[in-house]
Amino acid sequence: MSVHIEAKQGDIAETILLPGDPLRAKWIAETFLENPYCFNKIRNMFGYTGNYRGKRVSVMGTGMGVPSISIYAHELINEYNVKNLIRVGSAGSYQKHVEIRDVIIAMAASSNSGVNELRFGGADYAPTASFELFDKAVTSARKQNIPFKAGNVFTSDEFYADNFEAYKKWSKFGVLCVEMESAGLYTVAAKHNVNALSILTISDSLVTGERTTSEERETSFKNMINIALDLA
Ligand SMILES: O=P(O)(O)O[C@H]1O[C@H](CO)[C@@H](O)[C@H]1O
Ligand SMILES: O=c1cc[nH]c(=O)[nH]1
Repeated sequence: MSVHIEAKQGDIAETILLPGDPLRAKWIAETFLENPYCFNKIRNMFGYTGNYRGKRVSVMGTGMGVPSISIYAHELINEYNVKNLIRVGSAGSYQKHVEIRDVIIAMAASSNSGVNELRFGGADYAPTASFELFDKAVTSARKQNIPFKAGNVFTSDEFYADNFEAYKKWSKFGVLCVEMESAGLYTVAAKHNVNALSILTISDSLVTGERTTSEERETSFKNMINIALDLA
């Protein structure tokens, strides 16, 4: 048991999928895993372990934002020996060619995170995906004929930005979309020498204003899950 996770030693697999939404974790466990066992209910941050095609895999919510995912990633790595942390999140498009329901594999995560500014004393750190997981995800997506885009994403501390137009600067520099956790996850994983990757689905577009519903974000982004589970 750690401060925020009540699982026993051995309850959590080496590979874990990490949606922000704990109800997406429940849906993933109930939809994709055989014999899912719930190992965490603290704060309703549901976590499950089950089998996928004969391999043991876990899934757990992280909450929203860098501080929240950093707490869970720290405890999963240090208290439960997790080695592969795969975020499966929703994201807002920054580009015209990045459309609703597109799958994005995040090579790197730019950020305005106050956490990394504090950690590195104002200097820049480039949070990057594990090449091993990235390579496997690309291979898996191609094998399953799932179209994807790969590149730089933006991890924001804001969901409701004071300056909406500010996204256009990141868009101009090729950043594909915005979400709120990947830079934190990549940094904590690097600190502890384990693997991390974010696979995202576009839930809305800052360019066109289109958006999916909360229910669609919870229970319909299957392509990214099929890629993520193939990495177990
Ligand atoms: O759908 P999840 O995985 O929560 O990811 C995105 O959705 C939340 C905001 O609605 C933030 O956590 C953001 O990163
Ligand atoms: O952080 C996020 C996630 C989804 N969509 C957004 O616009 N922002």
